Amino acid sequence: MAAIIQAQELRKTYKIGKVDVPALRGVSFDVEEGEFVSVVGPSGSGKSTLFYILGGLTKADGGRVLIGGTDFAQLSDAERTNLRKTKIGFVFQKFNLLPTLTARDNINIARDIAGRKATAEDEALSARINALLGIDKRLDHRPSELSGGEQQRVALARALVNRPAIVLADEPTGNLDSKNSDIVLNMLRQSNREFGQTVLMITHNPEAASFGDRIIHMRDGEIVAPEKDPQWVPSTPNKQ
Ligand SMILES: Nc1ncnc2c1ncn2[C@@H]1O[C@H](COP(=O)(O)OP(=O)(O)OP(=O)(O)O)[C@@H](O)[C@H]1O
Repeated sequence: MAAIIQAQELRKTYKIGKVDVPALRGVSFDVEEGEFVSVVGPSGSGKSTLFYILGGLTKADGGRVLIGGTDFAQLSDAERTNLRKTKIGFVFQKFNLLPTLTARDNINIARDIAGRKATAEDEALSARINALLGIDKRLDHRPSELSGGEQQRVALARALVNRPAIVLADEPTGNLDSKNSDIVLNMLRQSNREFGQTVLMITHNPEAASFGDRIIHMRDGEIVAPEKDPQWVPSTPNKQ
């Protein structure tokens, strides 16, 4: 198997006035094609910074990100944007749906932005994902008419609509109750197991993390052994 995500010596320091706030202090790991990897760690350990850098949404101060062997730094802004739109599906903790669009349009806009026309196969897959997520009856509603859990399920349908090779999720269950968390996590697992998508999920929650094949622990901007993660409570692996 080939590495589809390669993080090499990633470094990032935020500057607040004259104060340096180091967020990543040299983070390296590979994610193989078809893996489901969870990233856990205490608040402030650098997880979200890592997520934004891996997704090409923020630039690192040092190190490299390779997606499918392509170094982000070697791409123009337009090429990087195109790679992001076509290869990566994003799920954020706060859903990030457009308030004026219906659920259906929020999902389909990801396809429009990627410049794709829906094939019959796309439509069938989209309908299946919407049914699995239980949003098929809610597609004509705007986000304000949906519960938080429904909004996140729409956001996940949007992330999957282009059949991206990679799904990046930042605390996708952080604002959800356990029922909605289960739906979202099971869909991520299904997208990994059945659709072959590589999933990298950031989470605080050990139970959610156990949906991954492998767990990366972060602390103070570095990858550490699990026992160095003060909040880590191993739970029973949650695999099928
Ligand atoms: N835009 C920013 N400006 C300044 N400092 C930042 C910024 N974003 C993050 N930081 C700091 O960088 C460090 C890592 O933050 P980051 O959000 O990546 O951690 P995290 O593990 O995702 O935390 P949480 O679980 O609370 O979201 C923290 O010390 C944080 O305060």
